[in-house]
Amino acid sequence: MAKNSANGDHQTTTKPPPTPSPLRFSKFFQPNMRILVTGGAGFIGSHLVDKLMENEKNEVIVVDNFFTGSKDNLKRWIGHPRFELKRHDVTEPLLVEVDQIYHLACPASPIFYKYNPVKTIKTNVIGTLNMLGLAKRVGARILLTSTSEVYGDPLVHPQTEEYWGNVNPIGVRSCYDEGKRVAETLMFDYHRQHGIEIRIARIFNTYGPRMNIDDGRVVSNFIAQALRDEPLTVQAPGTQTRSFCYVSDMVNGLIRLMEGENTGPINIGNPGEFTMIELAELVKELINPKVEIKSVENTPDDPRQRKPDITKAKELLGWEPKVKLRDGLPLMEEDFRLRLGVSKKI
Ligand SMILES: NC(=O)c1ccc[n+]([C@@H]2O[C@H](COP(=O)([O-])OP(=O)(O)OC[C@H]3O[C@@H](n4cnc5c(N)ncnc54)[C@H](O)[C@@H]3O)[C@@H](O)[C@H]2O)c1
Ligand SMILES: O=c1ccn([C@@H]2O[C@H](COP(=O)(O)OP(=O)(O)O[C@H]3OC[C@@H](O)[C@H](O)[C@H]3O)[C@@H](O)[C@H]2O)c(=O)[nH]1
Repeated sequence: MAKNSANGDHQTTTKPPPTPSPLRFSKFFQPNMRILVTGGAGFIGSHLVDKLMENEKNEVIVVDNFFTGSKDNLKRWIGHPRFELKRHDVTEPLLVEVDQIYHLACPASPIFYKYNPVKTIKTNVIGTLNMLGLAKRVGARILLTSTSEVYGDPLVHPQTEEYWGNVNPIGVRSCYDEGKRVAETLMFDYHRQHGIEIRIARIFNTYGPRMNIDDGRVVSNFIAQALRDEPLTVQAPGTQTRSFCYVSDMVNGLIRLMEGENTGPINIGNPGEFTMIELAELVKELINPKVEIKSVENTPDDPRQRKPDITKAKELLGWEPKVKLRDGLPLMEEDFRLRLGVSKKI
């Protein structure tokens, strides 16, 4: 029985998990682990697929509607005997036989999740309901990639998993912030009511190669601007903080959570906290010392501070991030240079 994080024992379940298909108990035919990754054509998802495919006992199925993801992120696996890519929108039911579900399908960039807020909340609510229904039918363990946005504009800093958050229920970010909170609620309700094996990761800002170049997130924006000799656009006040986790650390954390015995929620992120001005200055120093930095307007409900308390990840998962921002940014710069066709000035 999965142990829950220390949010009180009201989260435990007395129900045994649903039994998986009899095939799993066959003595002779040891099938591979069949893993579904929803949103696997995206930034984090495609790196997760890379890592899962390293294990020859894994078969990976990716479903994605390509709203923000791209087949290009998975081109190395298309045609591989242990890999399958299916165009599917998780707001529609999905019939596949799997043993684990990594449920990542949801646009992550604020520009994209605010583009069609109704679709975003449908993806988070109906999409998660569909994936939980699938997990119940086939007896799969399911991991939800939730977010630090469930803490909203936090009044507790750094954020621990016990903090209930400070979220606007009717703002322009609510489709995502509240959508993810409902997704977490559904995960725990299925766990308590049906015994589903759940895992919840609260992901903090993650960066690295394969981020969409113009997806509007701060790290991708600053690097693309520095490479294009455009001013770095620091959104006011510029003193707001974020903590940035490199994608390989994130993927290792997600797999440890899935393979471990703890339901979560568990913060997965890098506690290294920076203001947006400090981030701009670091990008300027590392990538283009001549680039300007300018202040621009921000959007409503932008959280003023964010930093994960990762005590649980360390103690329960034996995980902590390894890649510092100063070391991760050049790896992302290299990827952006290749994709933008901008060579390094010698
Ligand atoms: N990157 C971050 O900093 C961050 C932080 C917190 C949480 N997360 C979460 O991690 C997950 C992955 O984020 P990412 O940064 O890789 O974003 P991303 O936008 O690159 O990936 C999301 C993927 O989901 C797909 N998708 C979106 N809606 C879908 C739908 N209805 N049906 C099927 N596929 C759909 C997209 O096409 C894309 O491939 C998301 O759930 C996001 O909320 C990311
Ligand atoms: O060009 C920019 C873009 C953004 N910013 C600022 O940088 C900060 C981070 O903004 P981003 O859009 O990168 O990301 P956010 O922190 O808002 O959301 C991010 O973390 C939470 C996740 O769930 C989201 O999926 C992820 O995108 C904000 O304060 C924003 O105002 C800039 O200063 N300049």
